[in-house]
Parts: sequence; structure tokens; C-alpha cells
Amino acid sequence: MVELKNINSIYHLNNGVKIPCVGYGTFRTPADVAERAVADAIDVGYRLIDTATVYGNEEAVGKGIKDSGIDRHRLFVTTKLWNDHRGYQKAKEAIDESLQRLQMDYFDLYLIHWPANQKQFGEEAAEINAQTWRAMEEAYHEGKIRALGLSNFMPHHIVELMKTAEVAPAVDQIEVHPGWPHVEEVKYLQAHNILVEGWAPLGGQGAKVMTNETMLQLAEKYGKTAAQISLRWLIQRGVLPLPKSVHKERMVQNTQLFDFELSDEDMQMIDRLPNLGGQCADPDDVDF
Ligand SMILES: NC(=O)C1=CN([C@@H]2O[C@H](COP(=O)(O)OP(=O)(O)OC[C@H]3O[C@@H](n4cnc5c(N)ncnc54)[C@H](OP(=O)(O)O)[C@@H]3O)[C@@H](O)[C@H]2O)C=CC1
Ligand SMILES: O=C1CO[C@H](CO)[C@@H](O)[C@@H]1O
Repeated sequence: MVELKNINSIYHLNNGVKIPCVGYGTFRTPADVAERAVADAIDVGYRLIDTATVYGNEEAVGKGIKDSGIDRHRLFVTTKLWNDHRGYQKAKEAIDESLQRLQMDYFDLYLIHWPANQKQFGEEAAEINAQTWRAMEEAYHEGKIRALGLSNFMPHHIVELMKTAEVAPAVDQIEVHPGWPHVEEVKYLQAHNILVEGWAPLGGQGAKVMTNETMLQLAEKYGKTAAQISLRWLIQRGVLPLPKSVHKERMVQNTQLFDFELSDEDMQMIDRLPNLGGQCADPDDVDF
């Protein structure tokens, strides 16, 4: 068990690359806000920044990183390949285009945002994911990406990918928050030495996590906010949370997670919460 003291305590990915244990999310942060928000996030201490091509803010995120004045090598930057760039050739283009938009010459982590699925692609789904991965492996060997990963891949997608992959995925970013624990998937990923990143760790925009009665009671008990209880629950499960906020005081609040510990009983009480706004029921059923 790694001892975590603050948001920049590190995990080692399965290829040895170091990653901070809490990151900063940028979904729904519009481009005209993202530059300032990312600079603020870095100012309050975040070093892991999570964006994606589909968020439409890569360029602004890149500018915010430059504005922060922090050396690029002290940051951990993640972006993701969107669904319209699956396949070998398009994936190669997507990587270079994202590098340009973010104004950098490498990513610390690059993810396939969603698996090509059977519903949309039938028999070809696995081959499409394999070809996308092959392009990412080339970029990895060329030094454009320090670690390769997945997002919204369930164990069966990973089993399929591993039939052809030469580089094992280091990360899988999936939805994890109270009321959406993804128990079996987290167990599988951790058993296979794939770090789990939790998206929507506060339940996402407008979710019920932060107003849930049990969460509020626990907040009161520990002298914390429901947001902090939620993030701490992920951390104690070995899941790396990626909270998003455009408000500096909330950015700070979402880092103050290391001066308390949830008891086993309270962890289990959160484990048992009913669905509090889970968004991704089945990645094989989405058609975007
Ligand atoms: N791989 C994938 O498919 C996905 C990845 N992600 C990644 O995960 C990140 C986090 O997920 P996201 O959907 O943004 O949701 P989060 O669970 O991080 O919740 C964000 C919402 O909570 C609010 N908030 C943040 N901090 C607090 C606080 N301390 N108290 C009260 N409210 C708070 C924010 O509002 P405000 O900004 O106004 O403070 C925003 O409305 C994303 O930003 C993205 O990087 C997200 C979805 C899917
Ligand atoms: O990261 C995410 C948020 O935005 C996307 C679409 O708008 C989602 O599909 C995705 O999971």
C-alpha cells in the first residue's frame, strides 16, 4: 500500500512512469474558461491535468499550462482520442493534432476515450481497437507518449485488446463515485496492474452524491464536505480521482483529502449506497 500524503504523492504505473494520485478534470470547462481554470488549478497545486479532444478545450488547456510558468516536465498531462479518430491512420493523426493543440511535444498519458463496440461495429470492433492501439504504441516508442491507457474499457474489451497489444495498458479511466462503485471492474483492473482513474468522482454535474443524506452525515462526522468524503473514498479504494471545478476555492477544497481517514465501516456504508446518478451503464451500448 502506497502512503499518500498529498495530491502529488505518486503511484508508479506498470511501465515505471510516476503519476500524481489526484488529478484535475476539465470536462464541460469551455475553452474561454479553461485557460484561467487550468492556470488556477496548477497554482493551487494540481500537477495532473486531464483533458480530451472532445472537450474542445485542448488549446486553452495548453495555454493555461504555459501561463502557469511551471516547467512542462513537472506536470502530468493526459488527453484522449475521440471516437471519430479510431483506426491506425486516423489515430496517428489524432495524436499529432492533439500535441499541436496543446502546444507540447509529448503527453504523459494518452487514452482511447471509448472502445469501438460490438453494437456499432459488430465483428470489426476488436480489430478497430487493436489498430488504434498499434498507432498509440508507435507514438509511445517514438517518445510522443510516456504511458498508454484506456477509458471506459470493461474487462472483456481489455481481454480482447491484449490478444494483439505489445504494450500493456497502464491506466483505465472509468466512472467511479459513491452510488456507482464499479466493484468488479476495479477489482479486475487492480489485479492486472492497471491503475484505475475515476471519472465524475463527485458524481458529475448536478449529481446526487453531494446532497445524499449518508454523504452529508459522514461529512458532518469527519468535519469535511461531502465532496471530500467522496474523493477520499476513491483514494482509499486505490482509485485516482479527477475532480473538476472552475472555482478556485473548490479546487483547493478538493485537494484537502489527506488529514483524515474513513473507517472501514464508513467505507462500506458508502459502498452500499444506491445509484446516485451513474452515467455510463454499458460502454457497449453507446452509439456516439
Ligand atoms: N473518460 C471519460 O469518459 C470521462 C472523463 N471525465 C473526466 O473526469 C473529470 C471529472 O468528471 P466530471 O464529469 O467533470 O464531474 P465531477 O464529478 O468532477 O463533478 C464536477 C461537478 O461538481 C462541481 N464541484 C466540483 N467541486 C465541488 C465541490 N467541492 N463542492 C461542490 N461542487 C463541486 C463542479 O462545479 P464547478 O465547476 O462549478 O465548481 C461540477 O459541476 C472530467 O472533468 C474529465 O476530466 C468525465 C466524464 C467522462
Ligand atoms: O469524457 C466524456 C465527457 O464528454 C463526452 C461527450 O460529451 C463523453 O462521452 C465522455 O465520456
